[in-house]
Amino acid sequence: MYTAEKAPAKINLTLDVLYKRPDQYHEIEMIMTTIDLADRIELYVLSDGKIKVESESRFIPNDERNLAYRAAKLLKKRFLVTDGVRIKIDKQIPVAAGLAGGSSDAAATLRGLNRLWKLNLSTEQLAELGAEIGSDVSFCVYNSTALAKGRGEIITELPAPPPCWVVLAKPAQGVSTQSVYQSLNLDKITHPDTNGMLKAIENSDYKNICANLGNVLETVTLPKNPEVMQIKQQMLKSGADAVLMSGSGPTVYGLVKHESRAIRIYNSLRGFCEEVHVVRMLGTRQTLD
Ligand SMILES: C[C@@](CO)(OP(=O)(O)O)[C@H](O)COP(=O)(O)OP(=O)(O)OC[C@H]1O[C@@H](n2ccc(N)nc2=O)[C@H](O)[C@@H]1O
Ligand SMILES: Nc1ncnc2c1ncn2[C@@H]1O[C@H](COP(=O)(O)OP(=O)(O)O)[C@@H](O)[C@H]1O
Repeated sequence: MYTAEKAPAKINLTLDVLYKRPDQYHEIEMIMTTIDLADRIELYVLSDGKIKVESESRFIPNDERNLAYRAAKLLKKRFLVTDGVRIKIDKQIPVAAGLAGGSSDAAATLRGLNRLWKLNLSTEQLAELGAEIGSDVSFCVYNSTALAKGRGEIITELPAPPPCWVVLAKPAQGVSTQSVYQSLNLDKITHPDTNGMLKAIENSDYKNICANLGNVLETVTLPKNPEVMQIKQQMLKSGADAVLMSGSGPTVYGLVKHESRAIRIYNSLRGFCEEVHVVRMLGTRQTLD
């Protein structure tokens, strides 16, 4: 028995940090959406009860440290599942990039195993379980557009933003989410206008979505990675309507309405950055084609 799931990357349209909590997490408010850059997860039932992860990527662990493994283990333990699973990950999302690739793999594994192991859990229940794996996993279970609060696990779904193109550029060096949060100086941040972004999304107002992009974690990652700033400037120079770093970084994205402009930006980034993608913004739940 077999099933497959699409695990799309996310970008942050906003990311605000309100305060540091006593549990070492930060209370945040962020609006995220999905883009058409996705891993593919294949799940095969194993009758011996084992969980196995396979991937050709040399950037992710294939053992119990893999977030997809952790998702399978959580379901198996919580619901006393006797079957095991072979999890095959076709990795397309850059790793440690601020695009939630690992979280999306975990979420896709939860959704897929819910079917394969016939657990009958609701999306809300899967999102709750996802929060035990990582702060971004709940959002990734919904796999759409949402406001995330708390440490990221309190999700309110939003309508999809109007269609546009996203140019992604990832500098070579990955970034550790934990160290970015640790280095954040709350006295030095300008809070993004989360309500302004919510209104823009509700009105399907592309211009105001561009005007309200904001991410306080740029204050940590930009000074430490000058390449990120250079890419932002280059994207704006070659015609992006707005640019922002996603999550803890270092991936930068630029928004444009037309594909021809996206390709112009893509071409202008050659020499600046090794890894560049041109993709559509998605923002609604995805199934495999
Ligand atoms: C910054 C964001 C924005 O979407 O994503 P990425 O850039 O990683 O994609 C998220 O908040 C990352 O979520 P995720 O990567 O799931 O975080 P977790 O594994 O739960 O936590 C990693 C570490 O980040 C810090 N952390 C995380 C979330 C939060 N609200 N406050 C924190 O301080 C904690 O130090 C924690 O030990
Ligand atoms: N399936 C997975 N895909 C990507 N990274 C994974 C996975 N499982 C575990 N990881 C680990 O999670 C960390 C964060 O990876 P990722 O989710 O790609 O980045 P980010 O948190 O910046 O969005 C990496 O150090 C990686 O080794």
